[in-house]
Amino acid sequence: MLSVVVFVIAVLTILTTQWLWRRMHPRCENGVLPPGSMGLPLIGETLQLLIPSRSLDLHPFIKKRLSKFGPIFRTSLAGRPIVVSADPKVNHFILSQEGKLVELWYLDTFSKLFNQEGDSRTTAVGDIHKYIRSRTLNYLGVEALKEKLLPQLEEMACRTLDSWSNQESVEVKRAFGAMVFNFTAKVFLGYDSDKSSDDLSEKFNKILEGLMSLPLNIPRTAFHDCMKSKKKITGFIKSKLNEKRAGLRTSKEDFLDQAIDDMATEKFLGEDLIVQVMFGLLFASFESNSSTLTLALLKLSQHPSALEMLTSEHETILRNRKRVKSSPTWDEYKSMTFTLQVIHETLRLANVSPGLLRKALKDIQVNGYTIPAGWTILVAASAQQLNPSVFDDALEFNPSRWKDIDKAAIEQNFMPFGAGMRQCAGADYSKVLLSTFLHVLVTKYRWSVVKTGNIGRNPLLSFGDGVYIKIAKKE
Ligand code: HEM
Repeated sequence: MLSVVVFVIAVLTILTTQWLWRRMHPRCENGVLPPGSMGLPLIGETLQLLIPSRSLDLHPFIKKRLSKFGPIFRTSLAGRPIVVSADPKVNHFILSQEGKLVELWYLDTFSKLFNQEGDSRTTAVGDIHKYIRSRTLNYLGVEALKEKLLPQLEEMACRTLDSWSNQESVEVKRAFGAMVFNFTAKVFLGYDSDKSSDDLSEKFNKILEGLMSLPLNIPRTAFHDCMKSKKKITGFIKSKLNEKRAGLRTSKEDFLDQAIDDMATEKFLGEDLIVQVMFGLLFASFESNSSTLTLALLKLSQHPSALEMLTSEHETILRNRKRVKSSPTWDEYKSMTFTLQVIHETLRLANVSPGLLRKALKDIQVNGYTIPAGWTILVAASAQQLNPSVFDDALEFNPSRWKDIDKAAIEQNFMPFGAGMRQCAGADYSKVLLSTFLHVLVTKYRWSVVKTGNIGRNPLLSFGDGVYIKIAKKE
């Protein structure tokens, strides 16, 4: 009997060792894998990625491996084999292969949050993707901005800044989050934050806190709180949808109204999908814009000469305006050259996320290596935007660098809104929102940063305990 037990234990040990060895040293049937290490069994190198950094620089996880292995390396995160690329040509190629060699992909936490399973997943290329993209552009694209959103954004900036000026200090990341959420939710759902008792933007903050956690839906975990907050928001969107479908529409001009009408012609468009899409879009607008605006304010307060140039650009616009009290026009927006440089410089440094994720649908050959089908690819755009051989003194905030920067290098290396058919549908909206906010801020207010937490990456951009400003009306 004893010999049988010993035999079974020996066989199990050999099989487990072989399994672990194969996971840690994967072989590629069809070529050579990029260099790198797969770390520990099961967890791979996840823990190293989760160690927060305390600087705007590239997260050390990526930085160290790039210097050790070169611009393409392999690793394993959250139990998945991943190839990370900071090579501009490879990255543009990967992003141009959407629906052919690659498909948009999310980490497990994101997948669960955004219901990315089954035929109605929005990561697949097809009718659902086309629909979301074109409708988002209808509501937030250039025509909508020109025709109606621009003055509304100015009004939102005026109201927000006026209320901030009555407070001792304001934590800007949360406050920007609320401002952007309330505005976007109005355009999408007809949401009126003044009439709502639920602070929905605060629920998004809870969701963010749970995003980088293990996707275990157990009470008291960050992920559980995240899913609870998602339920509240989707519950709200669903009740709005039901109200509108029951004929209680006050107007017929938001995205949700349109989606209800589209249900008659677009066969894939059911209630659950509409709710999921609205939730995803609100999320997309919430985090990126509030982080970018927060970083812009922080950097401008640390660089008085840039702030002076920005203020001068906007005061000139006011001086040239026929009716001083009128809203900014599209031509005025287009003339905000230095403002756009400030926004580009902030987006370049912000790198809200380390990169864009894709899944290889087939084996992909790049630079003499093979990325096997099924592996995840991290297009590390952040590494390109902080590359010192493209951007001198890459960590320095220097908006003027954009004046005479090499256009070709920018096309290859600057992609804060992504590239290819997944390029951000909210890019113009975000640029107009940021410009309009800065316009009102620098022409009507003074501000100073009164407290700031440790800026860093976890690996998403984070502001520690927050950035607090004190703001007052100009004389
Ligand atoms: C500073 C602000 C923003 C930044 C930096 C940003 C960045 C990005 C990036 C990098 C992508 C590409 C993702 C990928 O390829 O995996 C993307 C896609 C997208 N973004 Fe944004 N975004 C911003 C604001 C917004 C806003 C305000 C909206 C509006 C709802 C929005 C809606 C979208 C949508 C719908 C997509 C997917 C497009 C598609 O799949 O065709 N984004 N964004």
